[in-house]
Amino acid sequence: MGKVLVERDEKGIVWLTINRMEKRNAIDYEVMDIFKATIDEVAANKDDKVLVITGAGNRAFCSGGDLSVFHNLHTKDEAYAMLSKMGEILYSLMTLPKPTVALLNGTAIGGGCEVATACDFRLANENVKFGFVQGKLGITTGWGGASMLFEKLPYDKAMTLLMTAKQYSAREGYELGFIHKLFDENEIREQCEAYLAPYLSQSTGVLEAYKNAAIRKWKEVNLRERMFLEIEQCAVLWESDEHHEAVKAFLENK
Ligand SMILES: CC[C@H](C(=O)O)C(=O)SCCNC(=O)CCNC(=O)[C@H](O)C(C)(C)COP(=O)(O)OP(=O)(O)OC[C@H]1O[C@@H](n2cnc3c(N)ncnc32)[C@H](O)[C@@H]1OP(=O)(O)O
Repeated sequence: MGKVLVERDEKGIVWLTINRMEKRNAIDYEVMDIFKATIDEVAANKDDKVLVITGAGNRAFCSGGDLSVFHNLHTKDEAYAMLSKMGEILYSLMTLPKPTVALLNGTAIGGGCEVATACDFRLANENVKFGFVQGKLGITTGWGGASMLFEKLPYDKAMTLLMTAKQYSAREGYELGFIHKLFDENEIREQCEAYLAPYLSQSTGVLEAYKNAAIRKWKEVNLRERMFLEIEQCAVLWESDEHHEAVKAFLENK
């Protein structure tokens, strides 16, 4: 099966599943391309009401960028080319005029947390962990995640998650307001469908109108411009010895 599975059900839910368990559902260029194609399809398809993004298996939602591929990026310009590609995709996810859900089936790390942040709602298996760990790699969020997080959480809560670069439990995430609902670990898709029922009972037009009200605000506060300044900053740090040594250490300790 492919690196990403896309399924549609009769309720109007589009399920996008990152299907790379062997790499804890890490995102490479092929995964990025399928993300973009799916987001564009959902935007255009009137029968698609809600997009749910999740991961295969129960170990990881998404472990962020595929370090086995991206460790070959050395210069600021090389890094910026990759980072901005995913930054565009996450901006399109953030501003998709339909409800979006990150269903945290497992651990969300680094860019995986940025994908989750781009979604309207974050629902989690109560046993998962998540962490904006980029700081431990000597970089900052490289896909626009910090700028998006400042739109979703109060300043102090967002800064705690970003600056500590720690992994947090789903319960801590719920208390911080990053996670909206905790599910027991069994049948999380069914629990997700039940959570979405009141949203799915509205027309696509109603759902789009409310999402567009938020999108208009994000455009007024120059969210896209801020995301790309953030991405540029990450690309500068990407060149640092601290970053390259941290990634090398991860890959060599396998
Ligand atoms: C690209 C930039 C982007 C951004 O912010 O802009 C980022 O995402 S930067 C952050 C990149 N991600 C990470 O640093 C996370 C690295 N992975 C981990 O910390 C752990 O793997 C974790 C916590 C996700 C899961 O831990 P667990 O013990 O369950 O698994 P293992 O560590 O043993 O990993 C199993 C297997 O998967 C490979 N793996 C895991 N994550 C990645 C990854 N991000 N890229 C590539 N490969 C990954 C790991 O190497 C193991 O492979 P194996 O061949 O079995 O040794």
